[in-house]
Amino acid sequence: MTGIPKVLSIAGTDPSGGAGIQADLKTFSALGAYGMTVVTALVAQTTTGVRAIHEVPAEFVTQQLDTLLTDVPADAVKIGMLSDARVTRAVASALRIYRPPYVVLDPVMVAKSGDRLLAAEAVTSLREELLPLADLITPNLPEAADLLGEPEAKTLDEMRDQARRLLGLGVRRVLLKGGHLDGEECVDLLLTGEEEIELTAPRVPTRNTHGTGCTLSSAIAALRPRHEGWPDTVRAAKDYLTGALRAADTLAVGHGRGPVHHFHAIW
Ligand SMILES: Nc1ncnc2c1ncn2[C@@H]1O[C@H](COP(=O)(O)OP(=O)(O)O)[C@@H](O)[C@H]1O
Ligand SMILES: Cc1ncc(COP(=O)(O)OP(=O)(O)O)c(N)n1
Repeated sequence: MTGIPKVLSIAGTDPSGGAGIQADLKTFSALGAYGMTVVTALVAQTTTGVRAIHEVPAEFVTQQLDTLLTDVPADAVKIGMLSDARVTRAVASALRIYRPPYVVLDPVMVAKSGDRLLAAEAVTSLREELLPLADLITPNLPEAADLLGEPEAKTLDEMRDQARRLLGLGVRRVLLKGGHLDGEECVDLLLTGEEEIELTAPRVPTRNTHGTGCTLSSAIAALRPRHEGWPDTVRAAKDYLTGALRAADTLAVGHGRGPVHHFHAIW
């Protein structure tokens, strides 16, 4: 495509600015995309965890999507927190109508603080209705385990097996994130159906990892319209995230796990 990509985040909020829609917008801007948002849930959360969730009614999610997409078509869409099954179905229905060129689905279920962001009974709708509409899904290890109904992978070999089984659910491409494993490197696996690619980055020694998953999936959505293919896009997005993690300790936000920093080169 030519011009500046218009990229939509469909997700929940984070008042502390580290995760959710706020992280997505920062990522879009840092990567030169024009950011747009549809809010699925208002979340009272910060670096120490989630206090409360105020769900947006599914009908109003549909209204936001219709209002936006009939005026401004999205060049790419990132989907994050969906909260419940009705919102999941509303988003699936809009994707069928508006057919954006690239759909990146981060199947957000539980925050690092341990708080649920998707109702347990909504996992089936996510799996059956939304997964087949995504061009790429980006689960972390607990999310992959939940989607498959299996225990969490503990090794790279187990990750590879689970990534293959996720493709078997009818997903086009899987990026299985390995940040939850131990080790000096953070290894993610990209399976496209044709290729299996290991993406490796040095583990950044920081406890400020709030919003890593949101940042990676929104970087992929921001970069995909201007990159050649998925492997190149995902590599560039992971490089961006690693840079943002390296800069995280220059911030001092909150008393818990602080956010990554979407720094700009010029101040
Ligand atoms: N300390 C770290 N240093 C470098 N990369 C990391 C670090 N922690 C996580 N990552 C990377 O961040 C991305 C998201 O991480 P992960 O923790 O697996 O998912 P989530 O944030 O959704 O729980 C992955 O690409 C992972 O490899
Ligand atoms: C509104 C909202 N969406 C997603 C998350 C999860 O974010 P993630 O990038 O996986 O990082 P943690 O918050 O788990 O550190 C969230 N917290 N809030």
